[in-house]
Amino acid sequence: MIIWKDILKPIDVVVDTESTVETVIQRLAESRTEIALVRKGRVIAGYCHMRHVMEQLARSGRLDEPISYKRDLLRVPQLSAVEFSHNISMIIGEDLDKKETGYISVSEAKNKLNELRLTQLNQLLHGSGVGIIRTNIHYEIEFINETAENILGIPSSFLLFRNYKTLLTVDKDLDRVMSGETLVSLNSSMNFKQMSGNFYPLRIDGKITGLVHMFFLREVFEEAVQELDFVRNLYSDLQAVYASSQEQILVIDEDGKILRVAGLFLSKFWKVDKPEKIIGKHISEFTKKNIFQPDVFTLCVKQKRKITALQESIGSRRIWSVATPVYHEGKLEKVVILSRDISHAPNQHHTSKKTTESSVTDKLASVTIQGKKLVYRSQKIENLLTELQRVAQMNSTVLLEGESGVGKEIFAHKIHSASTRRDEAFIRVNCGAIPEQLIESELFGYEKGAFTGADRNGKAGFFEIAHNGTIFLDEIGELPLTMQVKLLRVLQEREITRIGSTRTIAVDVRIIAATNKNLKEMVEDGEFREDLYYRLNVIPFQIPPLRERKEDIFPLAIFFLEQFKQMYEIKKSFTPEAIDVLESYDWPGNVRELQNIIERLIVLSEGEWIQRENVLHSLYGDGQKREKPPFVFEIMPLKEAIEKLETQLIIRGMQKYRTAAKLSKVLGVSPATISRRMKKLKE
Ligand SMILES: Nc1ncnc2c1ncn2[C@@H]1O[C@H](COP(=O)(O)OP(=O)(O)OP(=O)(O)O)[C@@H](O)[C@H]1O
Repeated sequence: MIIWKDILKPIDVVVDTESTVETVIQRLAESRTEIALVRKGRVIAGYCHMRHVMEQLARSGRLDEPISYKRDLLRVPQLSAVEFSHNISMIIGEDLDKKETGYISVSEAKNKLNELRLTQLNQLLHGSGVGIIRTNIHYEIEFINETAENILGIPSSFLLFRNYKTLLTVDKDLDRVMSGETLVSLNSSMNFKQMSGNFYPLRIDGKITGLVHMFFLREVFEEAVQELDFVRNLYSDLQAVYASSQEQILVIDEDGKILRVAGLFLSKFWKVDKPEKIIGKHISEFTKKNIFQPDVFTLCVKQKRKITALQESIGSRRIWSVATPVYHEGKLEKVVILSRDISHAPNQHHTSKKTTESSVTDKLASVTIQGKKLVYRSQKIENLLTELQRVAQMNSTVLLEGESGVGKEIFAHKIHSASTRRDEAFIRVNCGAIPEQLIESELFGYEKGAFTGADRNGKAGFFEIAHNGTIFLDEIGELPLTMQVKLLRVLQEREITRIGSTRTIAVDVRIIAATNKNLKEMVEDGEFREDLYYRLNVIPFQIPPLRERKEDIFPLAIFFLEQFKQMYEIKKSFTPEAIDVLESYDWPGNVRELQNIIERLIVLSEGEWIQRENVLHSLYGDGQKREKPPFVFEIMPLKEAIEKLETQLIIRGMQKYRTAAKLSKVLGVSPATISRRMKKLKE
């Protein structure tokens, strides 16, 4: 707010009502001002302008007559806000004791007011990169802000009172502004600087008194526009991603108010048809009605960390959700919850295509009758699948290496179903499970009467059955050396000879071999033929162990849980803490071990919830088993091994002693060390 005191001028020339024209002219000339205030008795009752005095003199021709003065003045408290009244041309300010403190003509006051407003605007816009220049009606620059000086690269001392119109190049006529038009987004240039901005006419009492030019440096402005475009594009990309998302993305503020819903709206859970109907509501409204249990929002806020949980709803619907807290400058700002409905379809990312059934039902080798589901969430597996997909198109031999239980068979199956052979047979041969004396006949078949006990009609071997399809030689490292030579021949010649026959049969098969052994080392130790090794190792793939892709543990656990629930017709869910333990375990037996543990948990745990303690018990056994040697399954750096051992000790210790204080005494460390480790474990 601008008050009178900000703009009043000090009173200098005061004359009285008896003063002559001559005296007044003299006084004004001495003090180089234009206005004299006229005192009547003790108060200022009027004023006269030099112009009026001269007019009086011209009219009467007398210097000795008393001056005539104007009386349209208003006395105002100097601390009151500037306001103008109709028919008043002069303002006299007074203090609280009614003493006159200053004066100003209304037209001057209006000018000053504009100036002050412009200065305030300038302060407001300071740092925004907006240049401001004001001119009077003659285009003379009367005000220039610092930004304008910087943009133009010219100091205000040079610019002030210069004619702006002659300095500036503008593609439109600036006179239009002086006749009341506002010109927006106009390009102009000065001192080789390109600007873009608006010109506004400045009005006082409806009369145009000058113009204001507010402008940006064009390159900065264009950059900002580009940035805006970028953000706009990003926004539409995000919308597209959300629209194709299979997950519901819920944004909740720190108090629990639902701010946004994107992606797939799980309307069956919310029991409303549109996301608009839940926006603005409090999440507890829904959790109280058992729509989502457990309440992952509250868990996430309380524990100040990411929470992964299987949530249930009335009517046995379930979703799995990941709630992530979002912090801004150390303060919780919101929680983002990603949820996927798993009520009917378990979490499966890829489903194998149809695989031809085969009539072979041999105990020694198995034929994959149905495509298995490959469940994953990790980038590692995503990348692997992309590679496999590419390789699947070729006919080259593939060697799958990886620890036992990582899912090599499923990956072999993936290759088959992504290849052009997908509608032909996929034959899995477990090389380690076939007795040595039977391997040859199983692989290559035999003619009738080839040996005692042989089928009277003879039998086709797996290679023949796999003709046009894929043969998966699992546990290839178990193949006896004698058989390795024969296999090598098939790989080279692409033909087989049945036992008891001299006729060769051409076979067109894609070979996928798998091993959990280090074949290279076996070659060095003379246990595996080098030539066969190179024949098989055409395109090798390493399937990472589960501990190197921990993100897969949760979806796999849910997948198996759903499978076993159906199988045993039992209703059960994991608590978030139970999932935490599963995710922090190292899984030496990989996915197979996880599958077995889940089955055990389903069958053995009591109640509807599988608790953290149930999982700890299944994974680490009870107290008596503490004497078991530590789990070290591979050679690793000593520091890492010690950390693992510490982790195990703490998990088992907590299971037994329950509190960090008690456990710290037994382990001979401070409780702080235990809680630090526990925190790390949870991470
Ligand atoms: N990503 C996965 N998704 C779903 N099930 C999986 C996955 N990985 C493995 N499995 C399951 O885990 C079990 C073990 O997998 P598989 O037999 O393929 O392992 P492997 O690497 O061939 O083991 P081995 O070397 O001992 O033969 C199987 O029941 C398989 O279906």
